[in-house]
Amino acid sequence: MNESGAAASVGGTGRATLGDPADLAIETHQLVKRFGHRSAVDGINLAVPRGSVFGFLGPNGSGKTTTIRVLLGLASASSGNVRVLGRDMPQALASVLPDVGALVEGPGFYPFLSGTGNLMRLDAADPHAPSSTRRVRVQDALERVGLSHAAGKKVRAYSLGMKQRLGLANAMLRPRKLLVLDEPTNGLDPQGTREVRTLVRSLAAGGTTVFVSSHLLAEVEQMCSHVGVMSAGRLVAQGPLEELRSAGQAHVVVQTPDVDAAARVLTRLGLVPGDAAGTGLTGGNTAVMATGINGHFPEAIVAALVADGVGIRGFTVENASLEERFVSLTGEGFDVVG
Ligand SMILES: Nc1ncnc2c1ncn2[C@@H]1O[C@H](COP(=O)(O)OP(=O)(O)OP(=O)(O)O)[C@@H](O)[C@H]1O
Repeated sequence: MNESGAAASVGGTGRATLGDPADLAIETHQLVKRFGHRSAVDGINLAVPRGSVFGFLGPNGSGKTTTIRVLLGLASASSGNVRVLGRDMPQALASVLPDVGALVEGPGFYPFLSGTGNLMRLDAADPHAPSSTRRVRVQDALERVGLSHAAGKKVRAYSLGMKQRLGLANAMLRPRKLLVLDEPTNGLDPQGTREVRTLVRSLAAGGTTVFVSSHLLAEVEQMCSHVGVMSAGRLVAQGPLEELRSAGQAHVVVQTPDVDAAARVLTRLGLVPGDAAGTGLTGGNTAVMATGINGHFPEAIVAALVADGVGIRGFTVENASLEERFVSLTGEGFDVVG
């Protein structure tokens, strides 16, 4: 995994502080895509390190698919620059695309052909794909996405999830330097979803950079080394997942029968007592939560509480969850299950 080119712009405008551009599989500068007067993508600076699994996270309608379409040359940018695998797009489209596998809108499968038949046909249409290895590569791709058992079945009998997997198999027919996957687990059952996530991780372990969009926070947490967060056409944060996690605001939870006295001490220390509802410790009014602990030693907080005679039954310092962090960045809730 390559983290050296990590453009860690955690929060703020999403403006990337770029490392060596050669370390980036995807790089955009002030990319804008307008539909009429409305900007679906509004000046984003993406920096996707080579070798990363980059989760492109955002609620529905935040501009993920539009960005992906521009990256792949399926739509033109209104303004800004795009580089993919170190080359300028769309000028270098023809030389870049053979190294890029994509799952965007499901490829047009023929319903009356089998899964194998469809992949054989799509591969034959790829001038860079060697025909001598075609059958083996098709079988291998079907096996990797768990479709071997249905290889001979007509695609019209495939479920949505099976078609989605066939689309993934198509993206993997040849070794790729970059895979771009738009919501690859959409329409999959929980088992299929797990398989795709495992597959994505194994692809990255083999050196392929994976750029994967999702509206599911949990999915991104499970699969990705890096994340970019979209909100209303803007990239509001990007960087290594761990960096985003640690950028959240930590808080302290004090379990005590003397919540009012505890809150007074915490306030005196400069902390900001808040609603402990999310801590699950509020039963019988026995806990107080406070943010603003940066720069305070936990032991000093405990000592101050004890000095004031506050009875302490429990004391924890908790980092903000990624979900809290993203909600604070986007002002929106995320679907967290998946
Ligand atoms: N061809 C188009 N013409 C006009 N508006 C469009 C077009 N394509 C997308 N949009 C608008 O651009 C905005 C961003 O859409 P986009 O599909 O990129 O978001 P998304 O994050 O991928 O969401 P979803 O997961 O729902 O596809 C939306 O408001 C959408 O309605």
